[in-house]
Amino acid sequence: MNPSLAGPVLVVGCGLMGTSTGLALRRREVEVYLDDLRRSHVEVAESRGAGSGEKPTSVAMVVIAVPPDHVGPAVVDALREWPEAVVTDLSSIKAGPLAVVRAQAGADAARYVGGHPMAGSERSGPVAASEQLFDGRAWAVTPSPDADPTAVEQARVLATTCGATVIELSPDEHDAAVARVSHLPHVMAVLAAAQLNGGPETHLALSGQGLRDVTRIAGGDPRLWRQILGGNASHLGRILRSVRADIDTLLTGLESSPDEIVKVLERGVHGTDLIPGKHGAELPAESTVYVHLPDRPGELARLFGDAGESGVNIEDLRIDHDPARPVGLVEVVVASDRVDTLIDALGERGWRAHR
Ligand SMILES: NC(=O)c1ccc[n+]([C@@H]2O[C@H](COP(=O)([O-])OP(=O)(O)OC[C@H]3O[C@@H](n4cnc5c(N)ncnc54)[C@H](O)[C@@H]3O)[C@@H](O)[C@H]2O)c1
Ligand SMILES: O=C(O)C(=O)C[C@]1(C(=O)O)C=C[C@@H](O)C=C1
Repeated sequence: MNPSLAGPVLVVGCGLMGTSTGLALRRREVEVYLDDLRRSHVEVAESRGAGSGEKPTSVAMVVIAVPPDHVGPAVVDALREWPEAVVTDLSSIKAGPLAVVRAQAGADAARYVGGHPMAGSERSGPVAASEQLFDGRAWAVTPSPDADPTAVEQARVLATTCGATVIELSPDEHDAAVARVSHLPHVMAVLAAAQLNGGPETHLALSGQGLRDVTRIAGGDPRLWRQILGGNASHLGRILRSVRADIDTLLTGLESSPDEIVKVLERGVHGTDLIPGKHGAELPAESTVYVHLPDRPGELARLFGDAGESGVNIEDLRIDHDPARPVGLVEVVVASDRVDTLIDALGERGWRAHR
């Protein structure tokens, strides 16, 4: 049983992340108040049910959800304004904001514990927020050595109340980690997308899923990402130099040494195998159910509807569609212990479904 979060919680910054936090907390009936430099963002967040735009009289926790350059000063202000409250933040970088808090907040700094949900979107603002954003995702909690243990516990409970799984690590270790698993991927997506500029229309017309998979995050707000990348310059610089070495190897391979290309490609395959699955409870074993899908409009939606009614959660989906055949084969991946339920439910609704 998840320990309960002591409210009320004040969320400062009602953009994508702050509004999502408010929505996720309201789902668990935690009392939430909202604040933002832009009143219109508070109003949108409030209208979406993320909390109240009124000024609270007392708060147990403040969540700072503003752009990274503003996090340190906003944490310091919150520690001063709410002397009883635990203060946490959602910033993508941790060492920089902590240094500001340590330099300016004195003994109050013990009530600050950094946090970083590893979930987000290329979109910004309260309209893009979702109450499910954090479900099953990792959430880094990054206490400094002199943080108050009660404050650390409350920062952890915020994450679990929002549906995430806590990974606790030091601020500097966090920044090294996200350089590899978040900031580098963002830069690589940007570099790939940037090469589309000026591409002839006939080239762009061939854009497929591979390009979309690789470039989605490149659409993120450049002003926000300038602050994230700039705030993690030394860790990111180190890993970019390693990428530069790989690019040099590839270039040499293309000119004269094809085996070198294979070595880089194989390291990539191995890298993808290292990405863990969903966070949270141990992953249940999964199995595939094969469903025959008539080649008619609306059939896939009908399949989703019928699977949804059976109460079985679809974990993954692949569609094998040969245009020459009137029926496609859909591979529906579900938890192994739900396979029979799904096959029976789909059979009752007229589908051909089997293991
Ligand atoms: N976007 C992501 O995918 C993502 C994921 C994890 C963490 N984060 C972190 O979350 C934080 C917020 O990012 P976001 O994507 O929600 O940005 P956003 O632009 O959607 O929202 C930021 C909000 O903060 C407000 N704001 C700016 N300065 C303020 C201040 N001094 N006081 C009060 N309000 C202020 C803005 O008006 C805006 O509503 C950032 O620190 C970012 O690094 C972002
Ligand atoms: O999924 C996305 O759109 C994200 O960009 C999320 C993502 C990430 O790299 O995983 C981006 C930056 C954040 O600091 C945390 C999460």
